[in-house]
Amino acid sequence: MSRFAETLDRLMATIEARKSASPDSSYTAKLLSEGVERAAKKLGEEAVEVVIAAVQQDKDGLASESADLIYHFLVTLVAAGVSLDDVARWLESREGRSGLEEKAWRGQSER
Ligand SMILES: N=c1c2ncn([C@@H]3O[C@H](COP(=O)(O)OP(=O)(O)OP(=O)(O)O)[C@@H](O)[C@H]3O)c2ncn1[C@@H]1O[C@H](COP(=O)(O)O)[C@@H](O)[C@H]1O
Repeated sequence: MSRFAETLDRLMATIEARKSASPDSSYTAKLLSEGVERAAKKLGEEAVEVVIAAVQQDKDGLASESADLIYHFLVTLVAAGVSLDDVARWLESREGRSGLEEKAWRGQSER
């Protein structure tokens, strides 16, 4: 497994474990206790910060904001009850299909 995948798995396990932790002892537990809307709002804010870093061609900023984005993405998944396996199934279903085929497939299924 890649370093990135291992880190992601470890972080997801930590976030899952915070579901039963006290909001007074953990930022993650506090976020989770506030529900999916709050987690999703934070995710949106972090996404904007990633966009700004990318547009400014700030490589260090982009890497650091990406880490924040991924953390808040995982918190949002946990708050919503969606697993990384659920996401992986969608990614796997697209493997071997080109981006243009995927776009056409989405166009058809949305009609
Ligand atoms: N990877 C992260 C991580 N990335 C970012 N953040 C937090 O996300 C917040 C970023 O949001 P902002 O910049 O808006 O900061 P803020 O103004 O303090 O946030 P708000 O008050 O608006 O919620 C900061 O408080 C960061 O500390 C993270 N908090 C936790 N983790 C991981 O989660 C683990 C569990 O952390 P606990 O929250 O302590 O349980 C940690 O060991 C880390 O591995």
